[in-house]
Amino acid sequence: MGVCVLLGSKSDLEKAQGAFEIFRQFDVDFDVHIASAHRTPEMVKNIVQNSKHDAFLVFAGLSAALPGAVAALTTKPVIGVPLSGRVPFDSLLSMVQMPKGVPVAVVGVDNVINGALMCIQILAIKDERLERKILEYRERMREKVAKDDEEVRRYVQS
Ligand SMILES: Nc1c(C(=O)O)ncn1[C@@H]1O[C@H](COP(=O)(O)O)[C@@H](O)[C@H]1O
Repeated sequence: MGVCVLLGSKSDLEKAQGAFEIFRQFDVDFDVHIASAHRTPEMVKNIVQNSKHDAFLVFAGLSAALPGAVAALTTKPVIGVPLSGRVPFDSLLSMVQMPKGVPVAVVGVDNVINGALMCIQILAIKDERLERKILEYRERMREKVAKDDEEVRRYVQS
């Protein structure tokens, strides 16, 4: 059970924290590894082949080969989170443009929250407790938007 997280570099760690918070909030088991398809391909292979987790969440910036390399080694779902840098969309395009046959599900640039939530939704297919937590999370979002709506209308009318 749970999610195997891979980061292309330790320098990605700070951005990934939001995803870890979501996993903690949902009480989802996760493991974090630093490994690179470019720099340490053997490490990537060992991590993926020894993982007992149900999904992979992979963060990478620049020329982001890592999620594709993970996807090549497993039939489990691989969610890629492209991380931003100086060149716009480099990591997004390198993750999303996978050749047919080896898909990677890619969320928005730096959208670490959606990456974690997508993993949780996959786990929730077979876990009613998680499904309930997702519905509660959405209810809290709905309440916040309703509160914001009321506040803005009151402010505009005053
Ligand atoms: N995209 C990849 C891969 C890979 O895809 O194998 N390995 C490292 N990286 C990315 O390089 C950026 C800079 O890394 P350094 O800060 O270590 O130089 C990071 O965002 C990492 O995800």
